[in-house]
Amino acid sequence: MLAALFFIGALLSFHPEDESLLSSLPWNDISSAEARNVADNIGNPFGLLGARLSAFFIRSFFGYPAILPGISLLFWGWSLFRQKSLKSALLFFLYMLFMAIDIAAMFGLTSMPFSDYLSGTIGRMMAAMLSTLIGLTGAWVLLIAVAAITSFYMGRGLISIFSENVRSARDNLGKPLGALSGWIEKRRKKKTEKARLKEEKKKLKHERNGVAENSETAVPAHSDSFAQPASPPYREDEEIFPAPSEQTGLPDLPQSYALTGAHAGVSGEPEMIISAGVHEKEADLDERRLKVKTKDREPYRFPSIDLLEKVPDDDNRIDEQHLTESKRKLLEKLNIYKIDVVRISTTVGPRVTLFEMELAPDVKVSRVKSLENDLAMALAARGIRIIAPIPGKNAVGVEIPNGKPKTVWLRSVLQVEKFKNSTLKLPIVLGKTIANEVFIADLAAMPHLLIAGATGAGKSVCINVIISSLLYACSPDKVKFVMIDPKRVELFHYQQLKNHFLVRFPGIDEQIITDPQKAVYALKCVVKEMELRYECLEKAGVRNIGDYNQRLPEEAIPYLVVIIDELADLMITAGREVEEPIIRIAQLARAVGIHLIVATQRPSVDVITGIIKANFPSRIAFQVASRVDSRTILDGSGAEQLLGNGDMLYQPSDQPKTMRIQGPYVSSDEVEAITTFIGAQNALKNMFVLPVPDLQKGNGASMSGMQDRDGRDSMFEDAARLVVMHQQASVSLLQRRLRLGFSRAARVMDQLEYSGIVSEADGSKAREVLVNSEDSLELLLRNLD
Ligand SMILES: Nc1ncnc2c1ncn2[C@@H]1O[C@H](COP(=O)(O)OP(=O)(O)OP(=O)(O)O)[C@@H](O)[C@H]1O
Repeated sequence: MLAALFFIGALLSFHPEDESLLSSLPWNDISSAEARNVADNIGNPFGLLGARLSAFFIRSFFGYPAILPGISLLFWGWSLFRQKSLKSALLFFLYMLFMAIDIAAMFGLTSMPFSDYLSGTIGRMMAAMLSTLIGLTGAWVLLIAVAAITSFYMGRGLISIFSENVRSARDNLGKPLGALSGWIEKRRKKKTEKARLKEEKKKLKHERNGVAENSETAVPAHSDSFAQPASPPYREDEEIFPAPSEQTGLPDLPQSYALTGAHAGVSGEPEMIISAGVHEKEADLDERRLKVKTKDREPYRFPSIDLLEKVPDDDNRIDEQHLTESKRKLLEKLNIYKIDVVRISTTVGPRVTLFEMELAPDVKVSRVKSLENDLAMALAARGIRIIAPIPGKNAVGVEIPNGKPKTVWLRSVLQVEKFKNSTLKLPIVLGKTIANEVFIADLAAMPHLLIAGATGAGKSVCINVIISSLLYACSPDKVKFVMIDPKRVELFHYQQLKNHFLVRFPGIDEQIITDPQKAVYALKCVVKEMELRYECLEKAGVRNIGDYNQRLPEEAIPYLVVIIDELADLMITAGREVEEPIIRIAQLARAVGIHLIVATQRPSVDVITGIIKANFPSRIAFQVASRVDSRTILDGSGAEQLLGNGDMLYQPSDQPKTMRIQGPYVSSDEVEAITTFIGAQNALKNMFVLPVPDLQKGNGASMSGMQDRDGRDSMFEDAARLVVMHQQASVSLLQRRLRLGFSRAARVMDQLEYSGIVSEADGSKAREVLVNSEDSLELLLRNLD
């Protein structure tokens, strides 16, 4: 930038008299007495270099228009300084260069007094050539056409780049002013709220007096109180944007507005307050420090947000007619069942609208809940969900699908201040809530996530979004991935992360595991890694990975995110063998920074077993076929009412109720763009290799997952304990309890026989268990080793 400023300054300070002084001085002479003498006498304040540069560019190049590429160099410097993509700077440079040549040639065609300085040698040469070739008029037409076409094609891109830059600069400048006006606005809101409450109190007092006077006359539940909202349908700390009239097609109103009279339907109905939801402040993610040095001193560049597709300008208008219609049908149906509603407020989310209804005091909440199916029929809509009551509110919620669903794009949820400034350890964007608020969770706090839903409901897209969020937020020093993809097609894009983010397994070439037996081995490697990490923390005298990394930053341990995209496939082929390490990791790995994300399309109890569920307190349910499936995932119904395409219920580990969130959409092309970008960078020198698991230990699996070192089956010890515990040695018991196939169970039984734990097979008679206590068995097993 400084060089560009020098260049522009030098050109602007061009003095024609300097040329005669410089002509006698050789180029390389900068230290002789003559050079000093010339430097003292030249008019250009930028010294000998400035004078030479200006003379050269103005005389021999394009004259003063040479300043234009200089200006673009300034922009180039700015982009480098802000670590932004240099693509736009290059485009701008080319544009300015074209324009400089074009303008210089135009000046060359004129015979103004200063046209020599304005066109330079190149400009004049071009002008002479063109006027000879196509005549003066032709030359003008051609040059103007070239300028117009270049400006049209390059200008469009540039305008959007500049407006983005201007916006970000304005945002930066506007922050202090915004904070001040926010404070003033808050105070104003508080004042109006106080006045309103006072007014309401007065009214209530007045009403009570009235009731006391006419004690025989019953007051209908929906009398006067319909007219005024009791409290604004937003929390004080939420920022709500006023829907501008051109967007919503409604008059300019504050954060929320009421629909009554004609719009509300029959007069006397409760008024409806429409809340426009939370407005997330946008932020340019590329303004962060995008380039970092990894621990092994390799430069690493975070993916630019420009790799994600631009968010199309959606029609943001609220479909007021659809809302009014839904409200009318809702009230009609409730009226039939004699359920009086005092007040309704609505929040329009990306896929569904939440109608919050305050019921008359004598209405039982459970009555509304039982009407779910009737309401779905009355509104002729799928995906109606009743939340009775809304946690922390004196209201019942009914979620009704919007007439026109909106896609939430990944780019739109990443380029918000909340994500850019996030201090979470492993921030993952789950989507937008009903109030249009971007929801970001911390995987490190979850600490494991179970994702389940019917096929095609959006699980894989959700996993892609989670991985993308982590790639935008964390460097390869901070997080590593273990990817297990029995379906083989879901995670293959991430192969490109092999030199940066994917761990290596000892003895296995693949870094994305697709074979179930190898998956068991990989999970056992993770268990071993977990044990080693615990030892490490113990030695350092700290309780968790966060403290460890803070105390010993040069030895920082990366977080390990283990992703399994399809658990059912693994459970069917490897059964308990796979369940066991998953449970061990889920139970213990939180403190050492190992987190599991497990997805399944079979939400049945043989896949999501009780013990798996108990160890995955954070769960996401996508659309499922039945209420039973929903209960298997969430311990409650609701997921069967979801709409698919990323519509999810999120059960946080620290809250009793689920949240409805619309997941963002990221296409395979976008994922590929991110992974290719990362994959094209220099590979890290030190790859993260997981340790070899303890194969000879009881449950250890070898790489084939079947046999340990002594040729015994990896389930041998489990089988021994089982038969001794039950004092019953039958192949079917092993099959049932250890989920083994018949031939494998029979082979294990033979091995038990050779080890003297069970007797020989004797025709149809059952084998005898020869070890009668668990203690003796443990002794025997130790001796076998
Ligand atoms: N958040 C979303 N927004 C919009 N459309 C989505 C979203 N998520 C998924 N979809 C649509 O649903 C389709 C299926 O999604 P996805 O592949 O994630 O399903 P799945 O649950 O993983 O299915 P399977 O279990 O068969 O792999 C996507 O191709 C996309 O068209």
